[in-house]
Amino acid sequence: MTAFVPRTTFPALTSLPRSYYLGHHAAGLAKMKTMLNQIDFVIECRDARIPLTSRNPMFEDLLSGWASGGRERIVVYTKQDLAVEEGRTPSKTNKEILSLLRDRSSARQSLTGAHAMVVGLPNVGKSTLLNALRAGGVKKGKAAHTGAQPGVTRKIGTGVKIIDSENDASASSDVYLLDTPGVFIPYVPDAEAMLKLALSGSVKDTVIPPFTLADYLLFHVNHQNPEVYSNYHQPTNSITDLLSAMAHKIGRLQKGGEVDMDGTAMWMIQRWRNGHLDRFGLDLVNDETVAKYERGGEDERGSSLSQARKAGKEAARQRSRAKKGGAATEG
Ligand SMILES: Nc1nc2c(ncn2[C@@H]2O[C@H](COP(=O)(O)OP(=O)(O)OP(=O)(O)O)[C@@H](O)[C@H]2O)c(=O)[nH]1
Repeated sequence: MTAFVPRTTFPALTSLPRSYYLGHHAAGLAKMKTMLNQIDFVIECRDARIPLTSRNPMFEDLLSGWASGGRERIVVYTKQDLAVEEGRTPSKTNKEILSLLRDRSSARQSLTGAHAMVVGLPNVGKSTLLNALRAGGVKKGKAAHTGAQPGVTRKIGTGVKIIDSENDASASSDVYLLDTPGVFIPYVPDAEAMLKLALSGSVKDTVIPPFTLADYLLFHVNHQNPEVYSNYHQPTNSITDLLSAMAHKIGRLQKGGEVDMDGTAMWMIQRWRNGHLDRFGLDLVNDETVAKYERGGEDERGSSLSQARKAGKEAARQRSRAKKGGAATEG
């Protein structure tokens, strides 16, 4: 038997959508901008499975020049448990975040307490982090809704207390944390980056065909360990063959016995998202890729900014059309 050889490249998908920038993303970002002067700490969440791709150039723009005079930007990599252990981007633990906030805010001595804001892509885990910091800091239950699809938090709420100086001997200032809606990258120049973002859950699952996403997942799984799907099929580069085998095994068949390809593809994707189909990241992180990413950052920021402006104008046009009697649609 010849040894299995995984595909070395994934086919270029020129017709793939490159954006998922919605009205509430633009509105959320605009509101964050107006609030920044009252904010002392920004906790920027990135996804540990895509530490490079989940960096949003819009936050670079939002925060440029902001972090001075004691203000601090803290980058946190979420979903660590779903990323492969070796090569994982180191991140602060919740305990370390709380301790940093406690120390820095106590040093500031503000009478009204310190104010932090959590930002990041849709579905990256902002509300989950807020709940965890609140549980760790003031031992209180959930304050923010979380969910498996992007867009659960649509508006900036009011701050929740995560450090209470009255009940915390090592804190001399209260700290409040503000949840914000996830903001997508207005324009993703690289089609493969769009696949990574969609696979990680930042894009609604209706935007990119699940079959394409499952194929991209298979491409990665085959580089990690094709044995993880040995219950269904021998190592293969054919997503059609693998999904057919899975569908027969789990009973995802339509009337007449035809395979429900999209349903099975979604099932496979969810298994990976829940950590049941191996745990690994999608970004190759080394000195070279980091340097390349930094070099590309400026271009990406430029195209995202112009795309965001276009989206802003279009949203304004839709609002004015709606006012004149037409119906506005989002998306
Ligand atoms: N395995 C794992 N799942 C997580 C982690 N953090 C968040 N999640 C899950 O990811 C999904 C999204 O989490 P949320 O906290 O709602 O994400 P969000 O960034 O607030 O999402 P938006 O409201 O879209 O902006 C939920 O299903 C969470 O349970 C984590 O560290 N590990």
